[in-house]
Amino acid sequence: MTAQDGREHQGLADRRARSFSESFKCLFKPSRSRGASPSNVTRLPYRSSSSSPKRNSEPPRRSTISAQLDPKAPSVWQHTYTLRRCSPGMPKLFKHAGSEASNSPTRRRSRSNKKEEAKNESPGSFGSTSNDFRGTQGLRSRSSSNSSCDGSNGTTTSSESHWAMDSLLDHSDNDVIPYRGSNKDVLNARDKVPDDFIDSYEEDALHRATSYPISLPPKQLYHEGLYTIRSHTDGKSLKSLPRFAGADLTCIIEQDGFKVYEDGSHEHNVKVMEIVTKLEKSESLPVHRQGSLSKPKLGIALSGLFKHHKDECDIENALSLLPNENGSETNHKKQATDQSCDKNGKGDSNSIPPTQNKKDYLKIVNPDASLGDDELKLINSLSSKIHTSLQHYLHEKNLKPAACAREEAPTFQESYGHPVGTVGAGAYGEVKVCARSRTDSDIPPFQTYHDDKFIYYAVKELKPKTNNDLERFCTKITSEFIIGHSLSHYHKNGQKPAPNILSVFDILESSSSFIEVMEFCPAGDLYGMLVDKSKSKGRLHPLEADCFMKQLLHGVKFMHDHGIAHCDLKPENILFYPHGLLKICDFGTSSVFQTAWERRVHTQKGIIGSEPYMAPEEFVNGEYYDPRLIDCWSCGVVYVSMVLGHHLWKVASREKDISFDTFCKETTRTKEFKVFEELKHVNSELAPTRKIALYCIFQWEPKKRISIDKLLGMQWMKHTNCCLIYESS
Ligand SMILES: Nc1ncnc2c1ncn2[C@@H]1O[C@H](COP(=O)(O)OP(=O)(O)OP(=O)(O)O)[C@@H](O)[C@H]1O
Repeated sequence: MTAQDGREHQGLADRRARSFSESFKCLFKPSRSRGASPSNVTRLPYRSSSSSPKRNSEPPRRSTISAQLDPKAPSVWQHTYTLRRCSPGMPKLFKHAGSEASNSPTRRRSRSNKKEEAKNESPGSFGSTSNDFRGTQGLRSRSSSNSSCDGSNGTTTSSESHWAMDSLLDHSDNDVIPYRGSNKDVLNARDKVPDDFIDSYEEDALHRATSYPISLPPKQLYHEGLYTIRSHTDGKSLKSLPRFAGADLTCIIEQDGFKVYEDGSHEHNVKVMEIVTKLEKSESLPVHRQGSLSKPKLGIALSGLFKHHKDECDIENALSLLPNENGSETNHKKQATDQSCDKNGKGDSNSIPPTQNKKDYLKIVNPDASLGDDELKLINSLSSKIHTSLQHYLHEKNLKPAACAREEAPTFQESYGHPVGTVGAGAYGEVKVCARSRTDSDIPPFQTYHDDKFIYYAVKELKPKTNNDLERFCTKITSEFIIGHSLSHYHKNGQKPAPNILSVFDILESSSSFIEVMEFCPAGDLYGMLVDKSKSKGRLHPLEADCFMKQLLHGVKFMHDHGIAHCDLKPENILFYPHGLLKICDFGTSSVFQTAWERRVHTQKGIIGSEPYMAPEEFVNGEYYDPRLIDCWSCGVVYVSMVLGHHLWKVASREKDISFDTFCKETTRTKEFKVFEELKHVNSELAPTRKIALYCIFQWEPKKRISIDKLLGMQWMKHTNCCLIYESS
């Protein structure tokens, strides 16, 4: 190669590198220039439907904030905040800093070996109050839909700031009177962590079962022959779930279907959605109403963009936007290509980059990254198709893909069946469950929920909200699909997909919307589970919460190992199978912090996620942070919500939330936080190491916070019995 050749080659590589990084910036980190301003922050209340397992009285779910905060722009949030209601009798776990805390016996550390061991795990003490929380003045308070607001400017009254405990699990019964106490009342409110964790079981047996080091039964005991696997859980990833129906083990704890056996193993029994239980009893699928999935509902204003015409092809005739398995393009692609060909036969300029140019691509330095050459091609191809479709819609020239469908491709209906109910609602549409009858050609293992008769799929319908939203919409669905798809189809280097990541199968286009097809989780989400628990005044058993936490951390670790941070971990995005298999979903706001061509981890800035779960550094204007550490913080908030049944604060900003400020002051002054100190665990050996882990997670200075990897290596997680067996643990 001559010097000039070399320079040209280098120049080409540089240009590609720039275009890759721009492409990724655009796709995964919407910049201001692309219209992502704080005013784009949106919130959709949960829309219940008759077929939905959620009841009308269910408290509103947390919306995701996915805008970059512009430090200079006036920060007016359109995000509405529903005031959390506390019943007068609800626990108030804070007490005033400086009162009894410093003399509390709980402060006196025991000198026992176990505690010493736990102490040794501590990475250091908490940061000082001098910790600079700049820039939160940029965040105005939000208007509230059912709260007291001081007029139209959206600022909240002082009573809002008195909500020390932001109860996740509102008691929505009519007779619950919102707590309107003063600051002092709230801060002085003492509440003992209830002792009712420990039920009526034999203490000795429990101690044996939960003391560590615990020896799990040898792996061969998990053989299907010994443990009964229910018909609907014989999916591939569920094979490893231990079931004890056939084993002669005494159950020593039973709480709401969660059972712990004398050898320390346990069994979850998460409530299955009504839609599924009904369907399981029926012999055939309900009579199908054509077009039921695609029909726009009243109240979804699409500004006339997506008019539903009766004669239009509906979603069940939607066509996949993905290339066929053999690499050839889908029918839809052919159709789009036909349309985009000009008279001279020139093709679509945005088509997949030709493979002969592969040598010009940047060198792969991080083969573990989820985003590599293949994904980049898919991103280019998908975003080009989505853009084209949106332009067609904009000018009301519908593609009518079904009308042009070619014979060889299976229809939506053939692949995924038809809708049988609604399971949730997101920012851009509803999530439905589709079911189809099993046929002889369906050979297990399946990557989604199924029973003897049917195979189920979750189908997310995605429609832009307004004409101005198209760019953001395109980014959201492309990143959501690509990230979910690449994580759930991870076969690089012979690795298997992670059991705790929701599989994303397909993205299709109908005449009126885009449709993402995913694995279906029949037991719903953690949010619903916690709401149900709160209604019976219960909460998750700590051993159950620990198992879920371990699965959550393993799922997040998998994402981090492949260059992706979730950035919106919250109970609504954590789904379950009936036997407790946990799946992380919703990659719409996930961040690619490292691609296959990068060795460096990218930091990011701005607010992303859902308020109570966001880490403090996100609220500091202009500050760049490591997205992996915000995931770790969110996992901590999720865990605390599981074991306490409510949030510790509603927003991790000292200026905005007195509860968070109290936490910071208390931990700075006393190096302890009363809630963590008093948190009980059935296993007295695990309690101290869990406490240390919580302190390590809730370090408000990100550089002192523990990583997910290290958290999994702590005694707490190492000795947590999990119903999935991970190779690394
Ligand atoms: N695969 C699935 N199986 C079962 N339920 C699901 C599935 N996917 C989503 N849901 C339900 O639908 C709800 C909304 O889904 P999701 O969070 O993916 O929507 P979204 O548009 O990304 O929401 P947002 O952006 O507001 O967080 C979830 O909280 C969950 O209850």
